[in-house]
Amino acid sequence: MLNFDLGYARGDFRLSANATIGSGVTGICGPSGSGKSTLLLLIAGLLSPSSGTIKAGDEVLVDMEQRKIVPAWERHFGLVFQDGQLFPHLTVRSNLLYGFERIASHMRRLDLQAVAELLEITHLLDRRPALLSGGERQRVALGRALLYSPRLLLLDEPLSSLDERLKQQILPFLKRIKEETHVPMLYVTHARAEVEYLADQVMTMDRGNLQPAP
Ligand SMILES: Nc1ncnc2c1ncn2[C@@H]1O[C@H](COP(=O)(O)OP(=O)(O)OP(=O)(O)O)[C@@H](O)[C@H]1O
Repeated sequence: MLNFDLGYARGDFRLSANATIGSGVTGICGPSGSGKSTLLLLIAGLLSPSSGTIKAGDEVLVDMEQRKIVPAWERHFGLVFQDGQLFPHLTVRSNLLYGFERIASHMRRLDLQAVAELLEITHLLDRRPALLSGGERQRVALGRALLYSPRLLLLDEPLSSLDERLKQQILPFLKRIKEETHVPMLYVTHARAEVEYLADQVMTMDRGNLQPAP
């Protein structure tokens, strides 16, 4: 379980977000510029808040009063952005194994074969990203994040670079990840329909304020 109560300021933009993320999928939707990506970067540890706390269960990841900030690589969260950001010089297999090989074996909860089958990318393992379609690339990015066995998967508009047909193809894979791996997910998007399809809990971001969805 993740619990955060954060304040952040940058120029005229102010963010204030307080929530508890349980198991399953938590969706956050809101218009462009409302602060969704900023919140995800704060949780991931790629931005530092001005004030507040983040706790994962009993573990304190951020406590600004104590000047405590656990760095991103020690938080053990998986991240998938809009355009998968695969390593272009590595094959799909090596991309998938990137995080897997960087965690201790006792922390690994999924293996390459299971994830490749789940996402139907087994036939692509020896290809390089340049020879993949957009939808295949996003499935590999999801697989790479899952093989890191994250305690939380942070997804920032993972479908927004895909056309409508591909979105409809990938959404069931996200549902499959939710149902078969039980990795909790925080899913940020401007597309309400995506969170309604996937999420157990929905919140909205409006001009930097996070609120329960109406
Ligand atoms: N690097 C930056 N420097 C200064 N301001 C920024 C920077 N990145 C974002 N902002 C501003 O911070 C605010 C929140 O942006 P953020 O990207 O978090 O919104 P968002 O809801 O994710 O939008 P989008 O859906 O368009 O990605 C916006 O006002 C934006 O203009």
